[in-house]
Amino acid sequence: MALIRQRKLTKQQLRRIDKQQAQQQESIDGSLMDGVVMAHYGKQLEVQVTSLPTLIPERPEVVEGEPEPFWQAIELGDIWRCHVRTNLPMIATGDKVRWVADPNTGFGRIESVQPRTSLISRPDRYHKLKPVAANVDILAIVFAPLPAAAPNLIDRYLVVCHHADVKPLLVLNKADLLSIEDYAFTQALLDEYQNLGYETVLTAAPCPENILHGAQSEDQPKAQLGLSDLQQKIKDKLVIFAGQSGVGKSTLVNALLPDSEQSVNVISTNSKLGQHTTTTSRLLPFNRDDLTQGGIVDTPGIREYGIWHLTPDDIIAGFIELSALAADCQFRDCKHTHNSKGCALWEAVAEGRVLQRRVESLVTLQAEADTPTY
Ligand SMILES: Nc1nc2c(ncn2[C@@H]2O[C@H](COP(=O)(O)OP(=O)(O)OP(=O)(O)O)[C@@H](O)[C@H]2O)c(=O)[nH]1
Ligand SMILES: [Zn+2]
Repeated sequence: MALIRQRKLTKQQLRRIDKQQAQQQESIDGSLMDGVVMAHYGKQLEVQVTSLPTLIPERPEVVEGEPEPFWQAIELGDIWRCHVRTNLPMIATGDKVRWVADPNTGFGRIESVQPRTSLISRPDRYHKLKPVAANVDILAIVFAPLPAAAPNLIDRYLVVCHHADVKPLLVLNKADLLSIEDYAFTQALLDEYQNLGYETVLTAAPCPENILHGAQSEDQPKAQLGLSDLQQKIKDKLVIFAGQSGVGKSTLVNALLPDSEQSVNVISTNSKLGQHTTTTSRLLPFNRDDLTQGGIVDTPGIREYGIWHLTPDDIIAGFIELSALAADCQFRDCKHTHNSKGCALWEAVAEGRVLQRRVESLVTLQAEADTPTY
């Protein structure tokens, strides 16, 4: 067996090591800068520079006759491909990070993640919960007369918002297709949600199918019905659009984004690395030069949102008018179905204090959470 000889370091050696470590730390601290995660490619991320480091690296002199070495200057607003330091928690699009950039390689490294105001997660195909978007302010729940609005789906997204700490905004799109009867029904539905304290907006997006679009010019403002209301409500906010396929999410997103952001699949500004890659999510800013003006997080995966990773208790917490009432149910494990004995929720329905539809919706979603479909 080999003998391991332990050698005691002299005081001087220890001092030297301490000094070296302090210098290394100082050099990392000086290189650190702020950034926002704009896109996620699994192992690599795209980060936009939002502050410059205190120590700006200088471009090396080019030796005459030698080829010019690669050098990527650090400029505000540029987007860099980054790796993540080991042992950091999972990072999502929208995360605010502290990071260092290496101009010699054109790659950055994320060193830490700033505290989040909200986090939207979804299960991946192995049923592990993955963060997809951080610091989102608003989840726009889009629905339409066609495909018909399913209130149960709205309730499902409201639960998701509650748990992600994101404010929901109910957007009824394709308002141009509403007949007079439909309009009354839809307005009543929106009123119900407004009475619960949720914000709502009615929109018609500019597109060829919009029956108001292409009408006489004086009708033109009608063709973009509600779009400015929507714009006002999401001003300076980071927003995610969710809802059934075909309700007009992409059409709305395209109408809301400036021309420069229209093309999804944007290529990294660091064009040497630019290539089309599928992202899990991407932040499309309203103003590329000022991320505080908000933007839209394009997240394909959020659209059909399962909530089976939540427990029945988590789900009732997302039904804000029902959660406190449930404490008065006769049995602690009350399932709140129509025939549950002593159910305080159904008493409240009978007295007209809460909506039957919402209680039924709760029961459906709790049953779904009890029996995950995978
Ligand atoms: N009449 C009318 N049609 C609309 C409106 N908004 C979108 N559409 C049309 O509805 C269809 C679906 O719109 P999309 O924007 O692709 O819907 P989506 O929600 O993004 O659908 P997925 O990408 O499948 O999730 C398209 O043909 C749009 O042109 C609207 O306000 N009124
Ligand atoms: Zn009950």
